[in-house]
Amino acid sequence: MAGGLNFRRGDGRSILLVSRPMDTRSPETPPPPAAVTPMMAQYIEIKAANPDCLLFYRMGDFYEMFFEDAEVASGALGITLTKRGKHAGDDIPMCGVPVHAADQYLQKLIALGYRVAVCEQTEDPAEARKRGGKSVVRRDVVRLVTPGTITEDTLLAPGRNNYLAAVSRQRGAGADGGDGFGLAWIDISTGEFRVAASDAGRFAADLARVAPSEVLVAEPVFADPELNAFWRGLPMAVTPLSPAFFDGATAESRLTGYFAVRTLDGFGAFSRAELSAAAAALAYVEKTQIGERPPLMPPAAEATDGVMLIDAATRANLELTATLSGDRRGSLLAAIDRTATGAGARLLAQRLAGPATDAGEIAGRLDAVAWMLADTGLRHAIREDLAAAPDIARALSRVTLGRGGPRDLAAIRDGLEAATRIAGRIGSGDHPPVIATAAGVLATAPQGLGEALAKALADDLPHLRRDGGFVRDGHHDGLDEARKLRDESRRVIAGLQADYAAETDIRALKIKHNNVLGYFVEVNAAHGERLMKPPLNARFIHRQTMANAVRFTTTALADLEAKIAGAGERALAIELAVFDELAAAVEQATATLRAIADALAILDVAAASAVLAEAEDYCRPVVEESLAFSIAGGRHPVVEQALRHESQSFVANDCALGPEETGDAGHIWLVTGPNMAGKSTFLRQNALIAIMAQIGCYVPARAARIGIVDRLFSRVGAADDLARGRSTFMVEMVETAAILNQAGPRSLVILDEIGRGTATFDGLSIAWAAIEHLHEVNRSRALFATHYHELTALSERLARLRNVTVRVKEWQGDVIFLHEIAAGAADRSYGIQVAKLAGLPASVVERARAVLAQLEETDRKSPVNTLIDDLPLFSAARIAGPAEAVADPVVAMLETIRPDDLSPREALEALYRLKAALREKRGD
Ligand SMILES: Nc1ncnc2c1ncn2[C@@H]1O[C@H](COP(=O)(O)OP(=O)(O)OP(=O)(O)O)[C@@H](O)[C@H]1O
Repeated sequence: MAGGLNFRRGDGRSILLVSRPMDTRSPETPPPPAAVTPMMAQYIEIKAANPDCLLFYRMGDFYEMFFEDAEVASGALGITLTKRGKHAGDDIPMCGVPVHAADQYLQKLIALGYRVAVCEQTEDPAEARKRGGKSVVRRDVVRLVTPGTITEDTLLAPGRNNYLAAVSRQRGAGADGGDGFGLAWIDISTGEFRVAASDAGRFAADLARVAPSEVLVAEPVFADPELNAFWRGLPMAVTPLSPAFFDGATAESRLTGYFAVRTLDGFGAFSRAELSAAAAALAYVEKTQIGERPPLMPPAAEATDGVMLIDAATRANLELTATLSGDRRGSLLAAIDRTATGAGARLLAQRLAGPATDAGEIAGRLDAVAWMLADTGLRHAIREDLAAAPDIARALSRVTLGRGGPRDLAAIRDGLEAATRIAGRIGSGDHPPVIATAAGVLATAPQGLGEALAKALADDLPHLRRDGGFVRDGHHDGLDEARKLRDESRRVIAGLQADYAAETDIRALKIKHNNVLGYFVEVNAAHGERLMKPPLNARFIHRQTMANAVRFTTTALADLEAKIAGAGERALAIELAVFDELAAAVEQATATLRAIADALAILDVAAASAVLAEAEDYCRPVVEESLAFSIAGGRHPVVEQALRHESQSFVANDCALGPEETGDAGHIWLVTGPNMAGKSTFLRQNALIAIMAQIGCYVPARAARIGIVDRLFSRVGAADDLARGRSTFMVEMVETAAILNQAGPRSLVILDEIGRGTATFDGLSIAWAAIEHLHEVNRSRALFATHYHELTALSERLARLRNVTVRVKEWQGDVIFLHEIAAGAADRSYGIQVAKLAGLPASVVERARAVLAQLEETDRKSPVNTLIDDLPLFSAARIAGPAEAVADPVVAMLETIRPDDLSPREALEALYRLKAALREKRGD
């Protein structure tokens, strides 16, 4: 569309790319032709200033959209496209949404990746009329709504943070001379603001951890050929911005200005890349909120080594927060989330996204869970209080942004009440530090504010301030008086109706009200005639004749009307003043309220983990600085729950990957076993147990001892990435390469069926070499599942490689799965039995059996296993590094050859040249 939006829908997701900086005016927008109406001229001008947004243009009770915006929005929202007037000889397409239902349409547009500029009338239409007949009501964009900057409850998921992230790049500022990256992320609905330094190797994983709804990046970084495909492949809105947003020279002053401090030193030390990202994020918030300043916390620098690094592929494959199909249901988060509040759910999700790597911190969290487990009655009581405590952080944010309603104030009132109750329940005593600290914070709940809110707010509250009626009777004398007058006048009107009915002898006479006429007397058409004639016309003044009714007013009614309107207006004005007073008091207490919200979330997560541990029979893991990894009776948290629904039980299994007593390198378990036996489940459950342990949660096992895992790598499942032009096998190899290049002894590596995406021998060879590399170079704790039974022979050569298999029983030609892991190697895959179970036609199963028998016969004559004896042992020194590869003249020549560009003759010549180079290299 002309506005510079670019929509791409891949894998059912939409991605928004804004191709123009936000604050430049569209150079192509034509000046409004002379024939254009003043309103259209105003529209065109405002639209030109916001070319990359859909413009919601306020007209009375509707937000209207015109031109391409109308076409895009009507398609996206499924609303009727109409037309209004003409522009340059053509009909102007138009569509609109009612203001009262705008949130729901906004939600849909934002979810689809659009940005919306909300343009309001900024003066009363009466004011405009005073300026002359042709004057248009003044309008202005009051807010840009983008995926990363929403605050409305209806647009936000309670248990999920809504982050806006900015990524900055500093050329050559990274370790070993590479580029340095800075990451900043803000949730304006809760006030969180964090920054982290990153580098080229890990910023994709860091971004995946934050999982923002919108990513800001400088245009040149977006356009960089090396990164462009990455940005375009991200499953969230990516907004390229003018480099000015990231300007390093003004970054610091922007931050100090926002937080009204002289220097940032008090917030910590930031790298230039971090500062630039933080300033860009902040500038964008200011830009979109147009003058309103959300109450952000000062930026907190996160130590990048403070969290377990999990790349995007591993996150997706292990289905940590969503399944591969994008659902929360079926994910680890859904299986373990028992929190009672939205803030608790958000904290749990944050911890799951970045499990801790500090054994002390993890032990602290586990102590809190143990404390919650110890006293069931107290835990239940605390959880009941928590359930009654609404989302303080989000309510606070809306109140401060001027978007709060009476229910937001009530949320703070109820949150404070819950905080005081919980602090009282916990009391002082010998509590673990996490509990004691949280209780200490809750005890600081400002009593005065809580009481003021409780005293002022009514029991039933409207959603919007302007609806009034939210201040409790008896709170404000002036208000009570105005309300009394208003209500009394209403009673007088009811009396008046009875009088008029008696006087005219018309029993059906009614006094009604609408916004156009105000109060009026209504009678049916036949009676109307009478009222318009003497003597009654002296009292009843005709106003309107309808099809079936005639409407009148009277002097008494008009007087009462004025009184009621005056009283109503006065009452509302007083209520709004009370609201502002309370909002100011809330704003004053921002820091305390936020600390209370955090403390409630911490307690919620601890209590929820205890509930989970008790219900699911989990154990407290030991998490320590060593390289240990021993799990007794481990289970898969998600599969176990799913099986239970089908009344089946999960078979627990042990896993031990830690080094020998004195060693410093982990073990690799090579898991073989039939299809469907449970290999993948076993691999994943061990990774999930490590993650759960490091978020400070009890784990599905009888016992678990885990040495801190700093990076978790996995290569499981096969998902095409056709959007980025990669085949299944290519994706598999890219992910495997990342693991072999980066994993170390602190890492945990999960590899499932490496090499299965290609021909048998290619796959087997790659898997073989990968295991050797893992064993000799990476030295990580690792699990490797495979159907290549030939690989089990490697255990004879690799000291820390163990063969384990998932046991099955064969019974009358069928296979029975025991799901038990035992030492040893599987002798076969039972693939044909599984295929039979899956319902492959009997003839195909029979034929497969015959082919298999033939293949096995051939293999018996020259088994691949003999290979192990013929191959020299893998040695790390033998891996050709890139430098070595380039130094080889034959390789160098090969690299310059493009087979597709060669004629047959040129190809032959190239071959001769290569042979000659080889001879020369060998010195023949
Ligand atoms: N320990 C277990 N206890 C009970 N059921 C299990 C267990 N492990 C796996 N299962 C069941 O077996 C099914 C298959 O498991 P999984 O996908 O892990 O097998 P696999 O060996 O990786 O299969 P394939 O080689 O075909 O990929 C699971 O969906 C689950 O229902």
